[in-house]
Amino acid sequence: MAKTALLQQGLLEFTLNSPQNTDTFGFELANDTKVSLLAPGVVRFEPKDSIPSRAIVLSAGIHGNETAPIECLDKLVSDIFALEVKLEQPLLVILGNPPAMIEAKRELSVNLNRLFIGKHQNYASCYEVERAKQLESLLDNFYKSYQHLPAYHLDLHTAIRSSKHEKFAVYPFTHGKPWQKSSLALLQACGVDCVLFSNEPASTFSYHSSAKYNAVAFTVELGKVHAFGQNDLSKLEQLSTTLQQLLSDSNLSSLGFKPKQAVLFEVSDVVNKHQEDFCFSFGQSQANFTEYQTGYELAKEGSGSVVIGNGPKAIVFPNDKVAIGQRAVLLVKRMSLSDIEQAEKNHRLE
Ligand SMILES: O=C(O)CCC(=O)N[C@@H](CCC(=O)O)C(=O)O
Ligand SMILES: [Zn+2]
Repeated sequence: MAKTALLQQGLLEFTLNSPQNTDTFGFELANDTKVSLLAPGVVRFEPKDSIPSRAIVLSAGIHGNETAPIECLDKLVSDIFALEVKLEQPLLVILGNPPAMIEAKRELSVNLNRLFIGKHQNYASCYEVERAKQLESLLDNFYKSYQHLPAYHLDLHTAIRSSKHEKFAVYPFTHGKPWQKSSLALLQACGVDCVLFSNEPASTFSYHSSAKYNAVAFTVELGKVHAFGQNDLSKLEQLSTTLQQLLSDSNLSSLGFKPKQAVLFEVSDVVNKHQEDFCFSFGQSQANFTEYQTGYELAKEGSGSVVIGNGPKAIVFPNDKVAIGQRAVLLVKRMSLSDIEQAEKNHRLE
């Protein structure tokens, strides 16, 4: 009965019908792939007779209102149910924050994407805190079942503002390990040429997978937030095709990194909000990646201000409404082609 409902409604509708509680159950598809519904919005696929090459996690809606990637994963799951995707790799699909999806909000109580690597322990119990614990545990079970395989995690989002680079990815801080050209190539195949290299640890879902499981993991931004049903999914065709390749092909070496096409930035500053009156000098219409010169007063806070040093630097994810102590904006510096070549010589990129 629950199996029939899941197959007929698809993962998204099934999840939104029962966003906080669900019976867990499992069944097999006609091609013997094992399907397990592990929690609301979380489904694990285990192909039976394949020799897997990687363990893949695909998540969307960690911020509930980021609908385009949620719809994209919902379609992928329905195509797997219909045996239209050749699934050769174990896969965990996560729709992150179903109650916030219903309310068309980014969060109910706290930002779920700041609660990973155990940071939920610092917060009083609420939906997101309990969900972060649950997702950490399900992720841990999944990656531990396949610890002999390389781990992958694409955490799919959309941005609040418009952006000079519509699609871009955040490459989690690597603690000195070189950035991988093969990872940049995978992103380029998804239609994501713009990448920000983080300069410090974070408590995001992609950093969690990268730091704890050495996963090829990214936060991927796929355009601007719209309501359910208002997305032009044709804009995500490259992503969908590449995800299918990731799920089927044992060898991804045909995906080459194209440095001339790449738009790479290093994060230079993570500006946190310390006081309630933190406020930017620019308006809500200012796009991500707008550049400012040295000396520009970016924000005011208390009796002080945030001024651009060593510019030009561009703004990403500016949000003065975040909770105190949280990130209000990233400042990034564009890498030139010769910076990229230098990074290759220094083995920062290999
Ligand atoms: O548009 C915005 O301001 C936020 C979009 C978003 O949710 N971005 C992620 C990025 C996570 C990372 O830095 O890896 C977030 O803020 O959680
Ligand atoms: Zn998000």
